[in-house]
Amino acid sequence: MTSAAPLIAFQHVSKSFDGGAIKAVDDVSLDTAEGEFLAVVGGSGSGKTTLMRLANRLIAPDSGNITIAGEDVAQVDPIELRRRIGYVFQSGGLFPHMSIADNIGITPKLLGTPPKEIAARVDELLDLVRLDRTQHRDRFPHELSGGQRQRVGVARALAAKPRIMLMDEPFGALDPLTRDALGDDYRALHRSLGLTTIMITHDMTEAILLADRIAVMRSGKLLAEGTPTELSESTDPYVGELLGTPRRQAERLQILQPKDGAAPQGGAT
Ligand SMILES: Nc1ncnc2c1ncn2[C@@H]1O[C@H](COP(=O)(O)OP(=O)(O)OP(=O)(O)O)[C@@H](O)[C@H]1O
Repeated sequence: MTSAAPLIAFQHVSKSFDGGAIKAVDDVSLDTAEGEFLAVVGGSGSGKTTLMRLANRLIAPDSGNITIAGEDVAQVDPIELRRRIGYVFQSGGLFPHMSIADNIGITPKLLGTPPKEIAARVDELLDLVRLDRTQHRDRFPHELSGGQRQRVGVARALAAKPRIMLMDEPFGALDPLTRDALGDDYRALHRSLGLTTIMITHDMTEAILLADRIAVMRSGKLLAEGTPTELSESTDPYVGELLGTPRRQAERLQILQPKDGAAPQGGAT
Protein backbone atom coordinates (compact mmCIF):
# COMPACT_ATOMS: atom_id res chain seq x y z
CA MET A 1 0.00 0.00 0.00
CA THR A 2 1.19 3.51 -0.79
CA SER A 3 1.16 6.18 1.89
CA ALA A 4 -0.07 9.11 -0.27
CA ALA A 5 -3.85 9.69 -0.49
CA PRO A 6 -5.13 7.66 -3.44
CA LEU A 7 -6.16 9.48 -6.61
CA ILE A 8 -8.31 6.54 -7.69
CA ALA A 9 -9.85 4.25 -5.08
CA PHE A 10 -12.07 1.22 -5.60
CA GLN A 11 -13.82 0.39 -2.35
CA HIS A 12 -15.51 -3.02 -2.08
CA VAL A 13 -16.66 -2.80 -5.68
CA SER A 14 -18.80 -5.59 -7.13
CA LYS A 15 -20.45 -5.98 -10.51
CA SER A 16 -22.44 -8.96 -11.78
CA PHE A 17 -24.02 -9.70 -15.13
CA ASP A 18 -26.82 -12.02 -16.25
CA GLY A 19 -28.88 -11.53 -13.13
CA GLY A 20 -25.99 -12.32 -10.83
CA ALA A 21 -24.86 -15.47 -12.66
CA ILE A 22 -21.53 -13.88 -13.64
CA LYS A 23 -19.59 -12.15 -10.89
CA ALA A 24 -17.36 -10.05 -13.16
CA VAL A 25 -15.90 -7.98 -10.30
CA ASP A 26 -16.21 -9.38 -6.82
CA ASP A 27 -15.58 -7.13 -3.79
CA VAL A 28 -12.48 -5.41 -5.16
CA SER A 29 -10.70 -2.73 -3.12
CA LEU A 30 -7.71 -1.14 -4.85
CA ASP A 31 -5.96 2.22 -4.55
CA THR A 32 -3.83 4.07 -7.07
CA ALA A 33 -1.75 7.01 -5.88
CA GLU A 34 -1.26 10.17 -7.91
CA GLY A 35 1.55 9.70 -10.41
CA GLU A 36 1.51 5.94 -10.07
CA PHE A 37 1.57 3.46 -12.96
CA LEU A 38 -0.54 0.46 -12.06
CA ALA A 39 -0.74 -2.62 -14.28
CA VAL A 40 -3.73 -4.94 -13.99
CA VAL A 41 -2.97 -8.49 -15.09
CA GLY A 42 -5.04 -11.65 -15.13
CA GLY A 43 -6.51 -14.21 -17.48
CA SER A 44 -9.31 -13.71 -19.96
CA GLY A 45 -12.62 -13.03 -18.23
CA SER A 46 -11.04 -12.20 -14.85
CA GLY A 47 -12.81 -8.81 -14.69
CA LYS A 48 -10.08 -6.38 -15.78
CA THR A 49 -12.08 -4.52 -18.43
CA THR A 50 -15.15 -4.40 -16.21
CA LEU A 51 -13.04 -2.71 -13.52
CA MET A 52 -11.95 -0.02 -16.02
CA ARG A 53 -15.47 0.51 -17.32
CA LEU A 54 -16.67 0.99 -13.76
CA ALA A 55 -14.02 3.68 -13.15
CA ASN A 56 -15.08 5.53 -16.27
CA ARG A 57 -18.79 5.21 -15.42
CA LEU A 58 -19.52 3.29 -18.61
CA ILE A 59 -21.24 0.89 -16.21
CA ALA A 60 -22.32 1.29 -12.58
CA PRO A 61 -21.31 -1.01 -9.70
CA ASP A 62 -23.90 -3.16 -7.93
CA SER A 63 -22.23 -2.27 -4.66
CA GLY A 64 -19.19 -0.40 -3.39
CA ASN A 65 -17.91 2.84 -4.83
CA ILE A 66 -15.12 4.38 -6.86
CA THR A 67 -13.64 7.73 -5.96
CA ILE A 68 -11.35 10.03 -7.89
CA ALA A 69 -9.51 12.54 -5.73
CA GLY A 70 -12.00 11.69 -2.98
CA GLU A 71 -15.08 12.33 -5.12
CA ASP A 72 -17.52 9.50 -5.87
CA VAL A 73 -17.57 9.07 -9.67
CA ALA A 74 -21.32 8.38 -9.48
CA GLN A 75 -21.71 12.06 -8.54
CA VAL A 76 -19.53 13.40 -11.37
CA ASP A 77 -21.06 14.47 -14.67
CA PRO A 78 -20.02 11.80 -17.27
CA ILE A 79 -18.65 14.43 -19.70
CA GLU A 80 -16.56 15.99 -16.95
CA LEU A 81 -15.37 12.49 -16.01
CA ARG A 82 -14.25 11.74 -19.60
CA ARG A 83 -12.29 15.01 -19.52
CA ARG A 84 -10.46 13.87 -16.40
CA ILE A 85 -9.92 10.31 -17.60
CA GLY A 86 -8.34 9.38 -20.94
CA TYR A 87 -9.21 5.91 -22.26
CA VAL A 88 -7.13 3.90 -24.71
CA PHE A 89 -8.69 0.80 -26.26
CA GLN A 90 -6.92 -2.34 -27.44
CA SER A 91 -8.03 -1.87 -31.03
CA GLY A 92 -7.31 1.88 -30.95
CA GLY A 93 -11.05 2.48 -31.23
CA LEU A 94 -10.54 5.13 -33.92
CA PHE A 95 -13.45 6.25 -36.08
CA PRO A 96 -12.61 4.81 -39.53
CA HIS A 97 -14.39 7.52 -41.55
CA MET A 98 -12.63 10.38 -39.73
CA SER A 99 -9.15 11.76 -40.42
CA ILE A 100 -6.44 11.36 -37.78
CA ALA A 101 -6.76 15.07 -36.91
CA ASP A 102 -10.53 14.72 -36.46
CA ASN A 103 -10.11 11.57 -34.39
CA ILE A 104 -7.64 13.27 -32.07
CA GLY A 105 -9.69 16.47 -31.89
CA ILE A 106 -13.04 14.84 -31.17
CA THR A 107 -13.06 15.36 -27.39
CA PRO A 108 -11.95 19.04 -27.53
CA LYS A 109 -14.62 19.55 -30.22
CA LEU A 110 -17.29 18.00 -27.99
CA LEU A 111 -16.09 20.24 -25.18
CA GLY A 112 -16.65 23.32 -27.41
CA THR A 113 -12.98 24.22 -28.02
CA PRO A 114 -12.59 26.70 -30.94
CA PRO A 115 -11.36 25.04 -34.21
CA LYS A 116 -8.05 26.97 -34.28
CA GLU A 117 -7.19 25.81 -30.78
CA ILE A 118 -8.14 22.23 -31.70
CA ALA A 119 -5.82 22.31 -34.75
CA ALA A 120 -2.93 23.55 -32.60
CA ARG A 121 -3.66 20.93 -29.94
CA VAL A 122 -3.78 18.14 -32.55
CA ASP A 123 -0.33 19.14 -33.85
CA GLU A 124 1.03 19.31 -30.31
CA LEU A 125 -0.36 15.82 -29.58
CA LEU A 126 1.04 14.36 -32.81
CA ASP A 127 4.47 15.64 -31.70
CA LEU A 128 3.95 14.19 -28.25
CA VAL A 129 3.27 10.68 -29.57
CA ARG A 130 6.06 11.05 -32.12
CA LEU A 131 4.04 11.03 -35.32
CA ASP A 132 5.03 13.45 -38.08
CA ARG A 133 2.35 16.17 -38.23
CA THR A 134 2.25 16.82 -41.96
CA GLN A 135 2.42 13.14 -42.85
CA HIS A 136 -0.32 11.94 -40.53
CA ARG A 137 -2.78 14.76 -39.83
CA ASP A 138 -4.98 14.17 -42.89
CA ARG A 139 -4.67 10.42 -43.23
CA PHE A 140 -7.38 7.95 -42.28
CA PRO A 141 -6.93 5.14 -39.74
CA HIS A 142 -6.68 2.39 -42.40
CA GLU A 143 -3.67 4.22 -43.90
CA LEU A 144 -1.66 3.77 -40.68
CA SER A 145 0.21 0.78 -39.22
CA GLY A 146 -1.13 -0.85 -36.06
CA GLY A 147 1.56 0.88 -33.97
CA GLN A 148 0.78 4.27 -35.50
CA ARG A 149 -2.92 3.75 -34.84
CA GLN A 150 -2.19 3.04 -31.19
CA ARG A 151 -0.09 6.22 -31.02
CA VAL A 152 -3.14 8.09 -32.35
CA GLY A 153 -5.27 6.34 -29.71
CA VAL A 154 -2.93 7.64 -27.00
CA ALA A 155 -2.97 11.15 -28.52
CA ARG A 156 -6.75 11.15 -28.64
CA ALA A 157 -6.99 10.02 -25.01
CA LEU A 158 -4.64 12.86 -23.99
CA ALA A 159 -6.49 15.55 -25.97
CA ALA A 160 -8.49 16.98 -23.07
CA LYS A 161 -5.40 16.98 -20.80
CA PRO A 162 -6.62 14.31 -18.38
CA ARG A 163 -4.76 13.54 -15.15
CA ILE A 164 -5.69 9.90 -15.40
CA MET A 165 -5.21 7.38 -18.20
CA LEU A 166 -6.99 4.05 -18.37
CA MET A 167 -5.53 1.71 -20.97
CA ASP A 168 -7.09 -1.60 -21.97
CA GLU A 169 -4.40 -3.85 -23.51
CA PRO A 170 -3.18 -0.88 -25.54
CA PHE A 171 -0.19 -2.57 -27.13
CA GLY A 172 -1.41 -6.19 -27.09
CA ALA A 173 -1.96 -6.62 -30.82
CA LEU A 174 1.46 -5.30 -31.86
CA ASP A 175 4.68 -7.07 -32.76
CA PRO A 176 7.18 -7.26 -29.85
CA LEU A 177 9.52 -4.49 -31.06
CA THR A 178 6.71 -2.01 -31.76
CA ARG A 179 5.12 -2.98 -28.47
CA ASP A 180 8.36 -2.28 -26.63
CA ALA A 181 8.85 1.08 -28.34
CA LEU A 182 5.30 2.21 -27.61
CA GLY A 183 5.50 1.00 -24.02
CA ASP A 184 8.73 2.93 -23.44
CA ASP A 185 7.36 6.05 -25.13
CA TYR A 186 4.17 5.89 -23.11
CA ARG A 187 6.06 5.38 -19.85
CA ALA A 188 8.06 8.55 -20.67
CA LEU A 189 4.82 10.46 -21.32
CA HIS A 190 3.32 9.15 -18.09
CA ARG A 191 6.30 10.68 -16.24
CA SER A 192 6.66 13.95 -18.15
CA LEU A 193 2.93 14.74 -18.06
CA GLY A 194 2.55 13.67 -14.42
CA LEU A 195 -0.18 11.17 -15.30
CA THR A 196 -1.70 8.47 -13.17
CA THR A 197 -2.09 5.35 -15.29
CA ILE A 198 -3.95 2.07 -14.93
CA MET A 199 -3.06 -0.31 -17.74
CA ILE A 200 -4.51 -3.74 -18.41
CA THR A 201 -2.09 -6.21 -19.91
CA HIS A 202 -2.00 -9.96 -20.43
CA ASP A 203 1.76 -9.79 -20.42
CA MET A 204 3.45 -10.00 -17.04
CA THR A 205 6.82 -9.02 -18.56
CA GLU A 206 5.28 -5.81 -19.92
CA ALA A 207 3.71 -5.15 -16.51
CA ILE A 208 7.07 -5.59 -14.76
CA LEU A 209 8.89 -3.37 -17.24
CA LEU A 210 6.36 -0.52 -17.22
CA ALA A 211 4.45 -0.44 -13.96
CA ASP A 212 5.28 0.71 -10.44
CA ARG A 213 2.74 -1.71 -9.03
CA ILE A 214 0.86 -4.72 -10.35
CA ALA A 215 -2.64 -5.91 -9.43
CA VAL A 216 -3.49 -9.53 -10.22
CA MET A 217 -7.14 -10.37 -10.93
CA ARG A 218 -8.65 -13.83 -10.95
CA SER A 219 -12.35 -14.76 -11.26
CA GLY A 220 -13.40 -11.19 -10.47
CA LYS A 221 -11.29 -10.99 -7.33
CA LEU A 222 -8.14 -9.05 -6.61
CA LEU A 223 -5.80 -11.92 -5.88
CA ALA A 224 -2.62 -9.99 -5.13
CA GLU A 225 -1.07 -6.57 -5.57
CA GLY A 226 2.30 -5.01 -5.02
CA THR A 227 5.53 -3.89 -6.63
CA PRO A 228 7.12 -6.39 -9.02
CA THR A 229 9.56 -7.32 -6.23
CA GLU A 230 6.74 -7.85 -3.73
CA LEU A 231 4.84 -10.01 -6.19
CA SER A 232 7.92 -12.08 -6.93
CA GLU A 233 7.96 -12.99 -3.22
CA SER A 234 4.30 -14.11 -3.30
CA THR A 235 3.65 -17.73 -2.41
CA ASP A 236 0.34 -17.78 -4.31
CA PRO A 237 0.56 -20.53 -6.98
CA TYR A 238 -1.30 -18.47 -9.63
CA VAL A 239 0.98 -15.46 -9.12
CA GLY A 240 3.93 -17.86 -9.34
CA GLU A 241 2.52 -19.22 -12.61
CA LEU A 242 2.14 -15.69 -14.03
CA LEU A 243 5.72 -14.90 -13.08
CA GLY A 244 6.99 -18.10 -14.68
CA THR A 245 7.38 -16.61 -18.16
CA PRO A 246 9.29 -13.44 -17.16
CA ARG A 247 11.50 -15.60 -14.91
CA ARG A 248 12.35 -17.94 -17.79
CA GLN A 249 12.95 -14.95 -20.09
CA ALA A 250 15.24 -13.36 -17.51
CA GLU A 251 17.22 -16.57 -17.12
CA ARG A 252 17.64 -17.00 -20.87
CA LEU A 253 18.58 -13.36 -21.33
CA GLN A 254 21.45 -13.84 -18.88
CA ILE A 255 23.46 -15.18 -21.83
CA LEU A 256 23.30 -11.71 -23.39
CA GLN A 257 25.00 -10.15 -20.36
CA PRO A 258 28.60 -9.07 -20.96
CA LYS A 259 31.05 -11.48 -19.25
CA ASP A 260 33.28 -10.30 -16.36
CA GLY A 261 31.84 -6.78 -16.42
CA ALA A 262 33.24 -6.15 -19.93
CA ALA A 263 31.55 -3.32 -21.83
CA PRO A 264 29.11 -4.52 -24.48
CA GLN A 265 30.31 -4.35 -28.10
CA GLY A 266 29.91 -0.87 -29.49
CA GLY A 267 31.19 0.66 -26.26
CA ALA A 268 27.86 1.99 -25.03
CA THR A 269 28.11 3.57 -21.61
N1 LIG B 1 -21.93 -6.52 -20.65
C1 LIG B 1 -21.74 -7.77 -20.22
N2 LIG B 1 -22.77 -8.63 -20.16
C2 LIG B 1 -22.60 -9.90 -19.68
N3 LIG B 1 -21.42 -10.38 -19.23
C3 LIG B 1 -20.37 -9.56 -19.27
C4 LIG B 1 -20.45 -8.21 -19.77
N4 LIG B 1 -19.23 -7.63 -19.68
C5 LIG B 1 -18.41 -8.57 -19.17
N5 LIG B 1 -19.08 -9.72 -18.92
C6 LIG B 1 -18.53 -10.96 -18.35
O1 LIG B 1 -17.83 -10.61 -17.16
C7 LIG B 1 -16.63 -11.38 -17.01
C8 LIG B 1 -15.44 -10.44 -16.92
O2 LIG B 1 -15.26 -9.82 -18.20
P1 LIG B 1 -14.12 -8.75 -18.48
O3 LIG B 1 -14.30 -8.27 -19.88
O4 LIG B 1 -14.11 -7.74 -17.41
O5 LIG B 1 -12.81 -9.67 -18.37
P2 LIG B 1 -11.31 -9.35 -18.79
O6 LIG B 1 -10.47 -9.79 -17.65
O7 LIG B 1 -11.19 -7.94 -19.23
O8 LIG B 1 -11.13 -10.33 -20.02
P3 LIG B 1 -10.21 -10.17 -21.36
O9 LIG B 1 -8.79 -10.21 -20.87
O10 LIG B 1 -10.57 -11.37 -22.16
O11 LIG B 1 -10.59 -8.88 -22.01
C9 LIG B 1 -16.61 -12.31 -18.20
O12 LIG B 1 -17.15 -13.55 -17.80
C10 LIG B 1 -17.51 -11.64 -19.23
O13 LIG B 1 -18.10 -12.56 -20.09
